Amino acid sequence: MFASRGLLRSSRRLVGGISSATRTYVNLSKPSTSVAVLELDRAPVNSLSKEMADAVSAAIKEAEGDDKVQALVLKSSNPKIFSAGLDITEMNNPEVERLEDFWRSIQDLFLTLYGSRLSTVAAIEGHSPAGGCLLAMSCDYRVMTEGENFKIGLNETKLGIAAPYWLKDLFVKTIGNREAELGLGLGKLYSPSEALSVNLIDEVVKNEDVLEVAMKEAETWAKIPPKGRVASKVMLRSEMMDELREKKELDVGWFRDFIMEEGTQKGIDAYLKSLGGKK
Ligand SMILES: CCCC/C=C\CC(=O)SCCNC(=O)CCNC(=O)[C@H](O)C(C)(C)COP(=O)(O)OP(=O)(O)OC[C@H]1O[C@@H](n2cnc3c(N)ncnc32)[C@H](O)[C@@H]1OP(=O)(O)O
Repeated sequence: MFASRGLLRSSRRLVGGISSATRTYVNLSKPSTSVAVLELDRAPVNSLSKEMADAVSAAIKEAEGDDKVQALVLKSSNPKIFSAGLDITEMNNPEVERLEDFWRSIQDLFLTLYGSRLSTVAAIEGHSPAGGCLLAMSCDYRVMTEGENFKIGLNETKLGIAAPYWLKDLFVKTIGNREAELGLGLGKLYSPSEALSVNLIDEVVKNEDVLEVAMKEAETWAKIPPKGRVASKVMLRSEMMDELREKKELDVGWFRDFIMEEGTQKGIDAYLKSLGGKK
């Protein structure tokens, strides 16, 4: 068994170039010469605020800056929650300027992770709804912990919102058009075994094995000569990325208008209250 926490602590170093407040959201370490580990660490649920999204992007870029590193494992500090998706409070009664900047940070995070020269392996520990699923789908390989109560998928419609076109495209690429129609329309959250059966993830493993399996997979990818590997990734992914780069500000406008609508705000408000009200 890979001694995850001890190892991460012993080899932990801070991400440079970003504010000290931001540093606390991620831990970047390098347990082997060619593989870096990026741990999401924003309690309680690793939701993606603007600062969290910026921290994850910065950490990916920092890992890419080390020429020896060829692969990256994306994991969580919380064994039950990989990421609860976007920070809903960013979309609840927001300032317009902050909302737009928040969305740019989410776009940049997607472009950085999906377009990374590194082979990326998601060690999906527990729940991974919506933006959490986006992070996982942006990786090259996905390992999820077992436990039928854990869920992954795009549940946006249940909050009264819609996934942006590029997230829809990523979903279709990953699981195919028909399953995406069902998944998006119903806001379906899949258990690990269901997710495996529709190819949303690649492997289901025991909780205690997830990092070891992800590291092994990352080492396998890291051994592939990078020239051909990266060229293949670019061929498969550049069309989608180029389209988003071109339409970035249009997409920001779509997001802003959608979120600022009164009906959307009512839905988000009610959803947030229902989360807090569970306790
Ligand atoms: C318009 C285009 C956008 C498209 C792209 C993406 C959209 C999104 O990502 S929207 C976010 C969707 N996410 C969810 O629906 C997940 C919501 N959360 C949960 O289902 C549960 O929290 C979860 C199963 C992840 C964990 O359950 P618990 O362990 O039982 O924790 P709690 O539910 O008690 O939550 C603890 C605490 O965190 C707050 N919380 C949870 N999720 C979020 C979130 N995404 N953003 C902000 N805050 C979140 C929750 O309200 C609790 O807060 P307190 O009550 O103040 O403790």
